[in-house]
Amino acid sequence: MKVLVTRLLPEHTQKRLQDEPLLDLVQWKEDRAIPRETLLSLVKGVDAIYCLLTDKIDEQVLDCAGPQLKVVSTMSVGYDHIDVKALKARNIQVGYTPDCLTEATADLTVLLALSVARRMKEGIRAAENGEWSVWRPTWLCGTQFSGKTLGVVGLGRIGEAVAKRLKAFGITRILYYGRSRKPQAEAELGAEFASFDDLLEKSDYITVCCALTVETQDLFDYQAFSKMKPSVVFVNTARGGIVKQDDLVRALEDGKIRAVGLDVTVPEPLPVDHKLYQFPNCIILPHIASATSETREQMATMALDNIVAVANGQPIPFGL
Ligand SMILES: O=CC(=O)O
Repeated sequence: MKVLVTRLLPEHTQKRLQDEPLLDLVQWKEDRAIPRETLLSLVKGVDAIYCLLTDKIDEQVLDCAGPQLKVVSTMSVGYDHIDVKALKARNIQVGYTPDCLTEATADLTVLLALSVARRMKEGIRAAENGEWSVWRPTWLCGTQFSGKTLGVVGLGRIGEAVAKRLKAFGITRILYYGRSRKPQAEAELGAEFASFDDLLEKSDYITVCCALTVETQDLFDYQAFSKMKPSVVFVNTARGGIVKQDDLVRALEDGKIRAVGLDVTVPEPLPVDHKLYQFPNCIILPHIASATSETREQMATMALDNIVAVANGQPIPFGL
């Protein structure tokens, strides 16, 4: 089976990929995104595409590939870069990597929440820049979790893992908003389903853990930020497109929110001269929520398992 792999994979999976007897491999072997023109040219005649979240898989790619294409497997849990409807219409299977990155992503979400709540960026800068004069009772005071309310937008696997962790830090009330009620999470975590506005108004911490869809695109606009408590800590480790970024800048300028932690932006990478970097109460990370060696290797393996299953004429283990 002819397969296009759009990137060099983590070590063990790369070796396994090269050793797979059933695969006739075409690979962009660099540690940067495959240029669009190269993708459109290399995809011709392949049966399978192994892609990353940096590769847009749309009608044009499918047309270039040809009618023999059977499966697109992405090394990510998010699949907003794939036109799933177009693939399904052509009977092309879609594989992704759920579950394995839940813990790493939840860890980083908590790390961001803690970091911005405790003014980590300002603290590090102050220490490094010689602004640390003497211990002062009110200097660099942040806020803590004890007795506070957490609002989770998208209480899926990752949202739940975030809520569990923050409960251990002292969060006493968990609100959530999403497409559907989660009775199991309600029972296990004591989470309460809320309207979007209620969640915005009542939460001390808000974490965005939902997928980017037509419903969630630009969900957080200036109006949404204006409804939040001015003391709120806002963290997004899902997708940049869920937040209207210019509105977030305005909300920060107008003091509508206390602090922000982002692992995702639009575009990625966010240009170094972007206004968001200038706020002392805004920490930006370069989309690394799942970046532990263990998790990335596991993601790479699962995405390959999907391709190998199709090569063996079996159903894909991690499909949509
Ligand atoms: O953002 C990361 C992923 O979707 O896996």
